[in-house]
Amino acid sequence: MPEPINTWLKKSWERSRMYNVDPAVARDAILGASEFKQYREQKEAFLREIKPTLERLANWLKSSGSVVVICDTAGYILKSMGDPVFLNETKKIHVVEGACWSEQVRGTNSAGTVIVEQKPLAVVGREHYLEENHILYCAASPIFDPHGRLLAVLNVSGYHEKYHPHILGMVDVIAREIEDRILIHRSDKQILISLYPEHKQNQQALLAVNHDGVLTGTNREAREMLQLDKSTIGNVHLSELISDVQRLLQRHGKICSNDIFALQDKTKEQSRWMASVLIDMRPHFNAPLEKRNSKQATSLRTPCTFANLYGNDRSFQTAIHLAKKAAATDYTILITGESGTGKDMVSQAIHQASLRSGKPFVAINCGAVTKSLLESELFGYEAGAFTGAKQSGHPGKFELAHGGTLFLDEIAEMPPEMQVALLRVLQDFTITRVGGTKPIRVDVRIIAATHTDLWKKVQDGSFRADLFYRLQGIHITLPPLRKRSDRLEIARFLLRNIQEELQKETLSLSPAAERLIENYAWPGNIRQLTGALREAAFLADSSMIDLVHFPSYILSDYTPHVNKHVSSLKQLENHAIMETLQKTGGNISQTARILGIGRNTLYRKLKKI
Ligand SMILES: Nc1ncnc2c1ncn2[C@@H]1O[C@H](COP(=O)(O)OP(=O)(O)OP(=O)(O)O)[C@@H](O)[C@H]1O
Repeated sequence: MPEPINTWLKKSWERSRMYNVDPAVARDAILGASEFKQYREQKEAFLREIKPTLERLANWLKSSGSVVVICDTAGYILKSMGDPVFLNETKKIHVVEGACWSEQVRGTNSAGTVIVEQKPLAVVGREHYLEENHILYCAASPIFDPHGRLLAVLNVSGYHEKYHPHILGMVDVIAREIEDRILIHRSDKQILISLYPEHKQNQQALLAVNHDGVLTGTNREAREMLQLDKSTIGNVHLSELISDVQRLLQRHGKICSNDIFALQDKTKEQSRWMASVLIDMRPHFNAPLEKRNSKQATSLRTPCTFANLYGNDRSFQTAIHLAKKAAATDYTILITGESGTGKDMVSQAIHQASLRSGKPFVAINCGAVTKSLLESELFGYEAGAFTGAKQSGHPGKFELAHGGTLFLDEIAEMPPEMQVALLRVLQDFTITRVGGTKPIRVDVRIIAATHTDLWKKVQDGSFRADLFYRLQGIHITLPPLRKRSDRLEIARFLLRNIQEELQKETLSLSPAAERLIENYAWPGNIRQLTGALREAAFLADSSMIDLVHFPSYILSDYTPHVNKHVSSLKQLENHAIMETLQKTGGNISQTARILGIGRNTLYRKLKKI
């Protein structure tokens, strides 16, 4: 066997020996069909996010003797697509979904070794530790989430004689594109900033920042360029990295701004960045802030009232009727509803309509902070309570909300110890700061919200029953968008706001776009609809928004209703068009090519669907 030359390769071979992998006999590690089905279900959301890119890539590889493979961080193949002949021939060496390709199981191979090395690399022919893998080349790149944590490995494989170093470059570029896409999709309510060094425009950092100005996600370039590590994300204000960010964070009034700002790097005196706002998804009622400070956050919020909430659907109106009645009381309120159904907005509207409206509205996401941080965030801390605590101590959200309302979002995520502490506060409305002894009385109305079935959590023992009963003084349930009868009206209402944001003429929806809005499942509810309409409005050249302007991940998930019994020729044609559009991940040129029609004809036909 040849001695590996690269350092990482050498180390990987050493590890393979250490794991007692036998080069001549492969270990058998494949999940059974039902086990794999269950296993993959947990990764479904991620696979949906990357589906359009994977399908597009697989289409290119289809007749090239190569395949694209996605492995998770344990090395299991979650998805393999591409040349069917290659896939069939390599079944015997476990290039199949559910097989484990970790180094512990199969020795040196690109997916397993990327999991350890966390960098793009290719393993070609005899560089593989297992002899049966010598027929292969594998080029793989890590896919990191916006926090810089490994999410999965993207791998392209084929027969080793077909390998060319370009393939690794291509895999790396696609993995980074997937990461950017994930960053954009997961940055709801954030402002997305693009940043590049003054004299080097071929590198583009992307930063997601929340309305407080705190960094919530980055792409790989940003982490490399700004030398950020995982712990900084979620804990650093943009102004700690770059000077004069206020200009950048001020509201631009439209989703994309062409303004480019020259900003100074705070850590390196000589470096200057060129920055621009790529997308501003901050809710329209939140003002950007210079510093992360809940006091300011409270005072600068432009309040959301019941007038901002659109709803003509019976069950939504029932919920709002209850919310208005609840506003007049001081009862604790529990709001449930899927993500994006308006829980945050309703809680603000309740506060505004209550006698507490002149006082602070303070929100905290119980699932977004660690257990130890949640305690000091809620109850505050005294000077010197822990390493890194401020000299002067710090008031918690309860104190900051004194006289007003405290919104506990994602309450189901609250750790058990904190549930006990919260229950205690709800009994006597007295808190003690971390590291302190003095009890402080607080006058706060609590509104809690969750997207999960809290009662189920009580039944499975992960949420305290006594706290559950305390919280649901009044229980408001918001319906999911797919069950609302006013979907089209909401879309038109949202479009009017988007029109203003984009400074466009009156925007309208084509009949096909209207049918999409009516029939698509909208798992992300009003938030997802808003995002999709923004993207569509942005892409539409005229004032008419059509099906093709919607994001491809929605089109590839959408099946327009076809009557299976009385299919007219037209219905069959529509079905074929939508099915092909799904298969190509919403790619118009490819769809037209497959159907054998021109792009313009396809556009024309899509308008009539
Ligand atoms: N009734 C409504 N009328 C107009 N816009 C709405 C309505 N409900 C929600 N929205 C829009 O949907 C977005 C999501 O709403 P909100 O943040 O209140 O949802 P949520 O249920 O709190 O979501 P999550 O559980 O993910 O935090 C808002 O930014 C707002 O633009």
